Amino acid sequence: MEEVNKITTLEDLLAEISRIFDSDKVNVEHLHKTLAAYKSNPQQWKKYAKYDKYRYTRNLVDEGNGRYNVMILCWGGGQGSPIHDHANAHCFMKILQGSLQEVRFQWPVDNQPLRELSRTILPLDDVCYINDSLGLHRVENVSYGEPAASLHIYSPPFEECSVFNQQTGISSKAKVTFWSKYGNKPNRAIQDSRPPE
Ligand SMILES: O=C(O)CCSS
Ligand SMILES: [Fe+2]
Repeated sequence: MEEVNKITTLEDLLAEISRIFDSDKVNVEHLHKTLAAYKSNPQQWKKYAKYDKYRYTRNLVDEGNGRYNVMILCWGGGQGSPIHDHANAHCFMKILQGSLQEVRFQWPVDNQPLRELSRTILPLDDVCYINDSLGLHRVENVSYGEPAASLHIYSPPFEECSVFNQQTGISSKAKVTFWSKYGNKPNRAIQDSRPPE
């Protein structure tokens, strides 16, 4: 097992992620430990953190080398994602601020209501990993007053995933977009194509 390098800043983390993705085999355990080794410092990532009063935002931080991308998601109180899959990609999520609830579901069976597999509150600096073989999930900021933020790595990057109706299991395709890129103010084009409900 490869030693985890010391990670002091977001820049260190992004550089280490880039090094890990030099090879096309994703070392899930090593990347998980590397994300856990970074202690969130809002001063280092607040330039990427854009909140919207209506829905969570996805803010691109690093486009990666084609094998992955890194983004910071900002969740106002009560905001959450739809139940979704991860388009056959690896998904790593690290809590940068506040806490997030992750509810995991089984894949649909015969248009029955989705069966809940787990419900976890992920605290500050916690890291969670999912891929489609582990099921679907919904991520939500269940604290009504406190904003939350999370850093996500997708490998490979994707622009579309499936979202699921919890009662019927019926899915539909959803394009995922960025509210902002590299800390710049969102422009109209990005702002209009908002992340899925
Ligand atoms: O990328 C998204 O919008 C889903 C956030 S939970 S992994
Ligand atoms: Fe997800």
